[in-house]
Amino acid sequence: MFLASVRNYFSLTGRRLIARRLSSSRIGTSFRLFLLAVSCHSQPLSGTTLRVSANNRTLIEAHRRLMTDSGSERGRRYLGQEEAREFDNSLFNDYKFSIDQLMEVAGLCVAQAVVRSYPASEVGVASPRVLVVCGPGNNGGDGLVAARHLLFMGYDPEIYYPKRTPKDIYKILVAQCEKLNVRFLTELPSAPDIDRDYHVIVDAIFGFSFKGAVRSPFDTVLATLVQCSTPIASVDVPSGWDVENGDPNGTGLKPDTLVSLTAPKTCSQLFTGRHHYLGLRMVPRELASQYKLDLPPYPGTDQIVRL
Ligand SMILES: NC(=O)C1=CN([C@@H]2O[C@H](COP(=O)(O)OP(=O)(O)OC[C@H]3O[C@@H](n4cnc5c(N)ncnc54)[C@H](OP(=O)(O)O)[C@@H]3O)[C@@H](O)[C@H]2O)[C@H](O)CC1
Ligand SMILES: [K+]
Repeated sequence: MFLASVRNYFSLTGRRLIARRLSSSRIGTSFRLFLLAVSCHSQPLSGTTLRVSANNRTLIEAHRRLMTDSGSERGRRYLGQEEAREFDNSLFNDYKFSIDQLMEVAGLCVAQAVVRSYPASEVGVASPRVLVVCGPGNNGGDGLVAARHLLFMGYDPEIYYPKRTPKDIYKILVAQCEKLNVRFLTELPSAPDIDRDYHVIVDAIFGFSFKGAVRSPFDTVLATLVQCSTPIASVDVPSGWDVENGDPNGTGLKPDTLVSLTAPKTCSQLFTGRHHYLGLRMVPRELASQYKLDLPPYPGTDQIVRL
């Protein structure tokens, strides 16, 4: 009876409206997942997924299947972990972009998104203070570039980069920041100190290559950051989230802003923060159609577009 009325409701109003209503409603995540799953399937999901009383795991599994089956919500296509890697490789190998080029634009997009989400006029200070937390891979590299651009945009970035990968590309980005007097912290401040001293946190810890349980030293880093009330802007993937299944255990970061790069990753469908942008618009048209990406147009010369 209940399910029949839910399905009738969906057929009457359409998915787009439902998705908008779901994202703005105050219902719990699991119920939202359930409604989303039912709304996107014309055929009933099998077994227990149709029971409102089903537990979170079942709902998340239903949602995962849904996304694997259709790969899309609202007509946009999302990249899973393996696809994101292949896509990346294609940009390097087929289109001959270098990592420096892509990372420079990625970091610029992140800086622009931070300034757009947290303008100095709203923060209430001339130079908002930004804590940029960098991981050991390219997501961390995006963070180093973003810190540099934020400085030139009038913000006051500081960097915490606890595990430095000894590759030239990262060494050069660090040297540039040091030369520009961007401070590198030797320790991550406590959550109350972060909340007191910073206006925004940039989460550049893990991107689309994150896998498994979080290892040291990032387990303690994430444990501190989840306690902060300072808004978090995540680069590409919220750290601690599985690239496809999101944050089923609720231990990952809960960003206020997400900057998806090239194309949104599957988990971004579960993002519930206020600002979602797409950046890195240098995706060749042929590659986009090869991956059946239905990417939104970027306004004018902007590097980011709000999703
Ligand atoms: N084309 C693009 O879209 C571009 C995206 N960019 C950015 O690059 C990242 C992906 O970068 P990648 O270097 O492949 O990977 P990550 O930065 O996500 O992470 C790799 C490191 O993370 C460590 N890792 C992985 N899982 C764990 C874990 N469970 N616990 C602790 N550490 C983990 C991993 O460590 P290993 O010990 O396994 O080596 C790696 O060191 C993408 O998301 C974008 O942000 C490019 O900037 C531009 C092109
Ligand atoms: K991240």
